[in-house]
Amino acid sequence: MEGILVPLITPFAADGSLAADALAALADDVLTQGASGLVALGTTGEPFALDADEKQTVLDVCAQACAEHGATLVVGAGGSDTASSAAALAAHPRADAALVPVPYYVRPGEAGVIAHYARLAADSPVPLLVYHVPHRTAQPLSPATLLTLSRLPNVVGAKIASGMTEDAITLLGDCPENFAVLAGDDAYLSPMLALGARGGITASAHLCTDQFAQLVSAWHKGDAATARPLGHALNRLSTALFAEPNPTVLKGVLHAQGRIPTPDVRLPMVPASARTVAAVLTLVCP
Ligand SMILES: O=C(O)C1=N[C@H](C(=O)O)C[C@H](O)C1
Repeated sequence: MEGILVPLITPFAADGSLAADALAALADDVLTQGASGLVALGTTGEPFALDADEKQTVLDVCAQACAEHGATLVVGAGGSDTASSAAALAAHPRADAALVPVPYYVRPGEAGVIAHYARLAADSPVPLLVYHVPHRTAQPLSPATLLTLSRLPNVVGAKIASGMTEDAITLLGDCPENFAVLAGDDAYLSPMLALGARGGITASAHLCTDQFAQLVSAWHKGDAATARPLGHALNRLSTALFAEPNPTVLKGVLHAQGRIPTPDVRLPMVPASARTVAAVLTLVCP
């Protein structure tokens, strides 16, 4: 569980249906360019707006691409209660790991979060990655809670999207050696790698995927002279991509590049402004 895992967008055709061919091409493209794996049905893939058949298509396309490339397949699963999260996990026995968000909206407290993951990990057919994203879940976690989660059997890593906060830094310093901390906040990818993250799950890496992979490899080799300026350049790209809600800008850029048939998103998302998309296009490598 290391390197850059790309949480794929879900492309839509002009008639509103899922564009499976474009999804397969994107998957192949990022894996060819050096991504180590894919995340199917991550937040970036708008899973909240897909029906059961569409989710299955996304999974099948991503599983096939990962099998062809010998890459890692992570599946986004889970919700705001434990029983439905366990049912979602049971449906993904083929994945290498499941990315499970801290239960959102209900704010169960830290003891509830620990009990949630302990139950899921005990029953899950696949290893779990904790997805800590407090700006979406409204559930902060202390460093002690993250360390407790990192020691649960069958919890193999965490995607940390809480910025360079004390919880992230403590986890990087004190988690078990075989626990994979992955950066989940694109703007903090380079600093997280510098502090020991194994890689990242970053939507920005749909673009310039080879450079994101190079950033991971440079920090892992201790080549700060290469990593620092590259990290700053990619951070400028990520900041521009997240100027409006993800994945609206990213879809606008991929469409402008001719890689997906439309820039469409499903409600309640609305397309990004042309100006924001144009700002990213000026930064994207040829
Ligand atoms: O889908 C994901 O996984 C990601 N989602 C984040 C978000 O939209 O908050 C961003 C990150 O790049 C990956």
